[in-house]
Amino acid sequence: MKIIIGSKNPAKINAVKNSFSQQEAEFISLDIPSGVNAQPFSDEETIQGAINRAVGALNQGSGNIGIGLEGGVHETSLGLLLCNWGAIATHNMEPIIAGGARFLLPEEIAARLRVGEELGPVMDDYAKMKNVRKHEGAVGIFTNGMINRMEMFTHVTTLLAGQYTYRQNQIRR
Ligand SMILES: O=P(O)(O)OP(=O)(O)OP(=O)(O)OC[C@H]1O[C@@H](n2cnc3c(O)ncnc32)[C@H](O)[C@@H]1O
Ligand SMILES: [Mg+2]
Repeated sequence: MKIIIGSKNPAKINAVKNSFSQQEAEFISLDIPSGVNAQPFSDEETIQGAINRAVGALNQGSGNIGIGLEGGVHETSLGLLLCNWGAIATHNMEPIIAGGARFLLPEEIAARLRVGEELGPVMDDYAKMKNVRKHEGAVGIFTNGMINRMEMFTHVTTLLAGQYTYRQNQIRR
């Protein structure tokens, strides 16, 4: 099985590898555009970004499965939630989606995103670190290192892998 991951971000690539470790799979990572804003601003936009990357990965990498993972934010009356979504695209099914952890971003971060900054660079600036998005992620910073971005995305990719195998079994019946 050839699994194409629509990102070069190691936090995302390793999440996919964790969740598909049982299967005999070849993993290929390609930088696939999300087709939405660099900083998605709703669940729906974030989901669309994940689906676009999954479909793009499947087609460009000519694999059996394409996987897209996308981080975004979602405005609520309580403040700005960080949200995380993933999608699997295959040749014989509609894309499958799954959502991950959500938590409120501190107001000083949220305010910067609302005026157009991207979370990646804002986190580097806030934490005085480089490439937070490829390592612990915002989730790692704000949980005091208790859960990092790869672990957070592994929950999403396991939800995807589980739904994928369930559907494949149904098709085979
Ligand atoms: O290379 P790609 O796959 O694009 O990976 P990315 O880190 O840019 O991730 P996304 O495009 O999915 O995320 C959209 C934006 O939100 C940022 N972001 C999302 N989650 C983050 C996190 O946990 N820590 C830091 N930045 C995050 C990210 O850097 C982008 O600016
Ligand atoms: Mg990005």
